[in-house]
Amino acid sequence: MSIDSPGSDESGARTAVVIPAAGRGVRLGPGAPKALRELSGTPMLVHAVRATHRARAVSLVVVVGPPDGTAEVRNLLDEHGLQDVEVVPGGETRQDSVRLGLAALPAGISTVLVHDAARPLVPADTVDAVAAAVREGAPAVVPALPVTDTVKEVEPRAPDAPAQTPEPVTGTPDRSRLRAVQTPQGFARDVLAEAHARVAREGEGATDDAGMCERIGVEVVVVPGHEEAFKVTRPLDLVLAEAVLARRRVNDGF
Ligand SMILES: Nc1ccn([C@@H]2O[C@H](COP(=O)(O)OP(=O)(O)OP(=O)(O)O)[C@@H](O)[C@H]2O)c(=O)n1
Ligand SMILES: C[C@](O)(CO)[C@H](O)COP(=O)(O)O
Repeated sequence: MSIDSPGSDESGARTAVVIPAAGRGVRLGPGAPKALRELSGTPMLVHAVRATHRARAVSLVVVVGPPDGTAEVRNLLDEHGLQDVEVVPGGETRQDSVRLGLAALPAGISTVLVHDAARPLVPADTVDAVAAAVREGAPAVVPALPVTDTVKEVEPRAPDAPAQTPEPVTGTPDRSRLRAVQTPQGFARDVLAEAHARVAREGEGATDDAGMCERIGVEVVVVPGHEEAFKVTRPLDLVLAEAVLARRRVNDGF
């Protein structure tokens, strides 16, 4: 999103990023909403917006803030020189928040990337690679990495059972066929809008936007993700994020 890169292809089609940032961050522990917590003195959301601004493909950014905190998010973005970013209120679930962000997009946007505020350190090249894959014709594109742990399927313990209650294993999926998916996930705008509309009307939700496209029969493809696009979910992830930022400062010569 720079002067020499208007974020549109030869046909003038433009790419927008919707950044869901309305989550509480319960797994991170008590404190401000997750997107507003700081990494190296800067709110996570600001890192995430800057990461998408650095991408050449992006021409518009819409942040979906906590329903009771959009004024705070607006002020925060203004303070960090991000006046060009639009802010809309989010919903109860991530899926609701993305749907509300999509509804705020203007005409003329043909490609939509959905990027978690909770993945603040995604490299711009990953954002551009996802956008390029959509512009080249894939209706739904997901960055992902191979899983490094062996994964078991289990019969989950009851929600009210003690945490140490053993869970019977029911299977071990072939790890070579598994991928851990990240964001930004990229879509042809009409495809994502239809998936959100239909899944809201007809079905159970999904934990990611590509999952909603799968539910309506859209072909989804995976492209390489990036280690630094990890999601800040639990307290240890904050330690990793600070370490990545420190390494970047060293590499950038600060
Ligand atoms: N109602 C919600 C819930 C989540 N999100 C966003 O979706 C992304 C992925 O969610 P996650 O990292 O799981 O965040 P939280 O929901 O905040 O985490 P937790 O489940 O620990 O509360 C985050 O950028 C989060 O802000 C959102 O916009 N609206
Ligand atoms: C969209 C996502 O980040 C892809 O990995 C993930 O599904 C979000 O899930 P969460 O339960 O909201 O963390």
